[in-house]
Amino acid sequence: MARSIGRICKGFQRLGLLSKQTQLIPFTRVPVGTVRTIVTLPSFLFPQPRDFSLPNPSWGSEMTRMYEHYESQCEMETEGGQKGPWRRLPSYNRLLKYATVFPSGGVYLSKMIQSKARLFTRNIRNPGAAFEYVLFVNKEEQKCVCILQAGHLLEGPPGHVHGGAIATMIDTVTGTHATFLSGPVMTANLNINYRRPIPLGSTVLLESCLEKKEGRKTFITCRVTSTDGSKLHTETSALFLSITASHLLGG
Ligand SMILES: CCCCCCCC(=O)SCCNC(=O)CCNC(=O)[C@H](O)C(C)(C)COP(=O)(O)OP(=O)(O)OC[C@H]1O[C@@H](n2cnc3c(N)ncnc32)[C@H](O)[C@@H]1OP(=O)(O)O
Repeated sequence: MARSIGRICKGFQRLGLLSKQTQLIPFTRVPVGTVRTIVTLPSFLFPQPRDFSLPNPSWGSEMTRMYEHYESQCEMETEGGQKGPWRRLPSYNRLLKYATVFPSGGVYLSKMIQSKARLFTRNIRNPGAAFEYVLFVNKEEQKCVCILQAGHLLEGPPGHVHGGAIATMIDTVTGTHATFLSGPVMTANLNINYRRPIPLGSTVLLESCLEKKEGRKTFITCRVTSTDGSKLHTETSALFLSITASHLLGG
């Protein structure tokens, strides 16, 4: 149990969404007076996987230009010589290496599914064919920007991006942002207004902003626009609820 929870928390850490210093406490019920186990796993057990948010040859000129713009923001320093507020978030194709098996209920994944599981937005091998994206967060402004290049496998209406693919990216960006702000969360509600179609192959910006936090609830808004901001494609309000590891384990 402790190993499984450790893996889940480590998964969030690998995404860069929880600080490496975070000490991970299993959410098991313990008798009053006993000391909770603090799980810290040695990093050599987790070799660094491929970071999909780095440039590849399928990136077009606009995607590359925007990436270089935000990368340069990440390198900026404050007047006091401190690192500025922007960070690029790495992106891997798996959150967890293994899920817990509870034959009597809860999360059950067969060995076959465990070995094949991949993050939805990172599971198409052909670079440029589907979701090419990179996320940057600004911790001062509590906002997150995603540069997305939508590939030919995402077609919905002829020549344009499928609404479900747009929703997928909005969920990914706002969900990652909410996790960055609040720790582990799940999407409770996504309310999307599609204003203008997104041409297939184009590069767009998704800008996610914290609206408010109330207890376990994190409210986020997200706008999808052209890279110069002149065209509004989509507007979203989203609600995320903080969860404990036991929620994922069916507890
Ligand atoms: C790196 C990649 C990042 C990708 C991020 C992707 C994120 C995802 O897609 S997650 C997958 C999709 N989401 C899901 O499958 C979630 C399924 N739903 C659930 O598990 C649960 O309903 C969950 C966790 C959202 C809420 O359950 P639970 O923790 O029991 O909350 P619950 O006690 O019912 O409600 C708590 C509060 O939230 C409110 N609430 C719950 N659901 C909603 C909702 N859909 N709309 C509005 N309010 C809601 C309740 O009214 C309650 O409010 P209050 O405290 O004011 O009375």
